Amino acid sequence: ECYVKPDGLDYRGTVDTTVGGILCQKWSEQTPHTHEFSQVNYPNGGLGRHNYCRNPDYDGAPWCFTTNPDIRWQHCDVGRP
Ligand SMILES: O=S(=O)(Nc1cnn(C2CCNCC2)c1)c1cc(Cl)ccc1F
Repeated sequence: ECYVKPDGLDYRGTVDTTVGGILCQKWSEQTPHTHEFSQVNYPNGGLGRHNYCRNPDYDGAPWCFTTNPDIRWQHCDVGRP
């Protein structure tokens, strides 16, 4: 899955695992990590009731909160052009 805008801001693919091989937490859930990245706070972030990697906060690359309670968030490898 490739993306063209810098840092994958427009990435809307379905990679749901981090570079560390951890499954992503759903953006619509607050466990194991509570967070502020809701569809309401980031209406254009592509955040929904899924756990796909996204880059709603102009980070260096798409990322997600992880399902590992000890690792809050991690970047994803979504393939760069
Ligand atoms: O709930 S959070 O979104 N968690 C959080 C912590 N670090 N991150 C990174 C996500 C990837 N981009 C850099 C920030 C997100 C969060 C955001 C802010 Cl501004 C402050 C505290 C906090 F808890």
